[in-house]
Amino acid sequence: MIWTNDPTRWMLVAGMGVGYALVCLAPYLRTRRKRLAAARAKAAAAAAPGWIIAYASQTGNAEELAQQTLATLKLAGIPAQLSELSDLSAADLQQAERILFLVSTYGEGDAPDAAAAFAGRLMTTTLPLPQLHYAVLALGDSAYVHYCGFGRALDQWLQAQGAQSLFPRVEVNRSSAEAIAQWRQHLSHLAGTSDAPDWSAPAFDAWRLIERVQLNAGSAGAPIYHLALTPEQGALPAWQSGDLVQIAAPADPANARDYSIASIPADGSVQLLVRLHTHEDGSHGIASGWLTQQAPLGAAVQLRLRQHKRFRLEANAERPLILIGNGSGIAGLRGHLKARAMAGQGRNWLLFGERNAAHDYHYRAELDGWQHDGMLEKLDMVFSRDQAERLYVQDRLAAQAADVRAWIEQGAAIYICGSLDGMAGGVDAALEAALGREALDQLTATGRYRRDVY
Ligand SMILES: Cc1cc2nc3c(=O)[nH]c(=O)nc-3n(C[C@H](O)[C@H](O)[C@H](O)COP(=O)(O)O)c2cc1C
Repeated sequence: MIWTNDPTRWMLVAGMGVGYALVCLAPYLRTRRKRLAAARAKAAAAAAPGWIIAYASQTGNAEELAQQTLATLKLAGIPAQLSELSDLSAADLQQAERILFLVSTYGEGDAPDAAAAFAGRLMTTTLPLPQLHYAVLALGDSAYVHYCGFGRALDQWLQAQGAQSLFPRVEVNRSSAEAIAQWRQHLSHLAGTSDAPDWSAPAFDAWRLIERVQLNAGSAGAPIYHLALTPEQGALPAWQSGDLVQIAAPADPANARDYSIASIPADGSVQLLVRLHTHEDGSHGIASGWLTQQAPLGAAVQLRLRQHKRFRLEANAERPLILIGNGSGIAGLRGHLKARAMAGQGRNWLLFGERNAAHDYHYRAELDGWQHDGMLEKLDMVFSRDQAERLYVQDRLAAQAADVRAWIEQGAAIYICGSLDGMAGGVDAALEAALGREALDQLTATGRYRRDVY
């Protein structure tokens, strides 16, 4: 070993040591700096008021997209919370800085039932919202006159309150994948991520068409068919009476159509009523034409079940039921009657309208059977063209106002399924005349007045 007392050499060795330590330390310091910056950003994000993702959904589409929106924001480290639109108060809106609204449209451009209170309570008032930044995803179907009516009304109202939109409203026509991708892109941009996870497209399964019968041969109305379908693979999935299916026709897979389910799982198949739609030029509707005319028995049908919570029996399962509808609306009501017969609940009153008894008395044998077995306490079939004067369900309802009041006093719930045009409005007016608007609003608020009208 060579030993030295030369201070210059000592300085050199010490300098090399410090240099070496610095070289080792630099990456550590860099990592530490980054870690501290990340912790500071996280703390800032946690301290910042979180984003609210508010949804209003009837059959779950907007809710599903709201959940995917939440997952995307969380992945980007943005604090966010999900809320049903109706759970937001005026104070929530005034305190929030960022809200993403995902809302669908029902009825005649109306809010989904669960958000009716929000629309009535808040959107009719003036509420300054200068601090609020928002965006709207409006779900709808362009086949309706009031396309995305509620989403548009909400957007206009927010603007009128001084809220600032983060980006223009995105409208989703029948679950259009393109529009959903656009919303995702806006979100990624806002969240500063380019790696937002792919949102799963709605999953359809292959089902098989096993039965098709025209129910109204010779009718003055358009042909209506009873269809039965079973899954191509695996067991029949569960659903409840009141639920819907979506079907994607091969010629138009991006625009799935909704149909009310007319059966219960105990029937062993999903049963639907499909009315053949014919355009003015004589061509058939893409989905109804395919399902009723072109698809051969045994054809594969892309189908998915949709929960329709607002039209299920739920807490009304123990109550007497007044079921009112017309035309293909018998589908949703038949589902409920089957569930009631299965549960041995006979306090059911069906009021149903069609054109002629000779051709349009859908499921007559079944209805007769239920009456006979005590599962259908009261049956009012109203055939509009069987007498000189045109008569509709709302007329029969008006004539039985005393019975309506008595049933409601006994705790009955009301379910409406069928046409929006003519029927739903007329029935609502007859119910209002019998019960009063306040009582009817109260029934709506407590889930005892439920509608599936189209
Ligand atoms: C009975 C019924 C009525 C509807 N009314 C409208 C309407 O007036 N305007 C519209 O744009 N879409 C309308 N739609 C389409 C829905 O808004 C669309 O299916 C949406 O994707 C549903 O989203 P949700 O599952 O979140 O409720 C209606 C759908 C049904 C089943």
